[in-house]
Amino acid sequence: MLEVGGLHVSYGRAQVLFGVDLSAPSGSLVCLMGRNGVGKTTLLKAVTGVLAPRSGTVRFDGRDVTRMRTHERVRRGLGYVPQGHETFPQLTVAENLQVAREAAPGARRSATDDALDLFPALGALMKRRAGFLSGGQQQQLAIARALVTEPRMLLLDEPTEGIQPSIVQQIEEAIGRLHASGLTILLVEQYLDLALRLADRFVILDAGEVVRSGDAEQLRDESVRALLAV
Ligand SMILES: Nc1ncnc2c1ncn2[C@@H]1O[C@H](COP(=O)(O)OP(=O)(O)OP(=O)(O)O)[C@@H](O)[C@H]1O
Repeated sequence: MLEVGGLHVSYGRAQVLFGVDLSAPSGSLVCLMGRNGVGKTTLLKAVTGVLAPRSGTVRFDGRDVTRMRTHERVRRGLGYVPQGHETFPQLTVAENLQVAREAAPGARRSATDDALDLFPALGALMKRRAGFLSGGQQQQLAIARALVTEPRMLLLDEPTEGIQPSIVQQIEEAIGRLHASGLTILLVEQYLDLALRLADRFVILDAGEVVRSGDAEQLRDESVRALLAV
């Protein structure tokens, strides 16, 4: 479903990714891990087209999308939930979902119902402005916004970061349900236990390079854990 090959990405003269390879087969949940500042967010931004790589390729669903614009990738089924649960704070929950739907005109109405089914609390908050939601509720809204576009693959950047534990559990359950329904997911996650429960495979970045990848079970190995220890 997603194949990233030899990706080099820079911010101006500062190179951040050095030849990253990553693949997420259809239906898989791949956890992208690594310490702060190693390039995880940069990799997601290159996959979605927010950043243009200096070299390398991004293939999505059998097609080279490296030069394709972000909105085109969204229309082709790539959903992205950026770090920091970005929503429009002045708009209501319903309006936030409506704006997101406009990014994918072909998406079925039932995709919105399914998203609200996944996060029932949002259904009761439709008229509330997003800026007045708790951090956890905003994260749920950010995920719902991606889901209403009916993606075939979802990129989630640290969806549990800074969120209260009860909502972390709801978000974990939601991701588990999405995975079980067949959605392909690339998840940036720092919590090993959560990664162990959710992921099929993992990829660890360090200083902009892939230093380890494998089946999620290997996250139990000390040598793998050492790569994540601060
Ligand atoms: N807009 C930018 N301009 C210049 N450098 C940047 C920019 N954004 C990120 N960087 C640098 O790129 C490197 C990788 O950052 P990135 O956000 O991709 O890491 P990360 O692994 O996602 O970290 P975190 O877990 O802290 O979000 C860091 O050294 C960061 O300072």
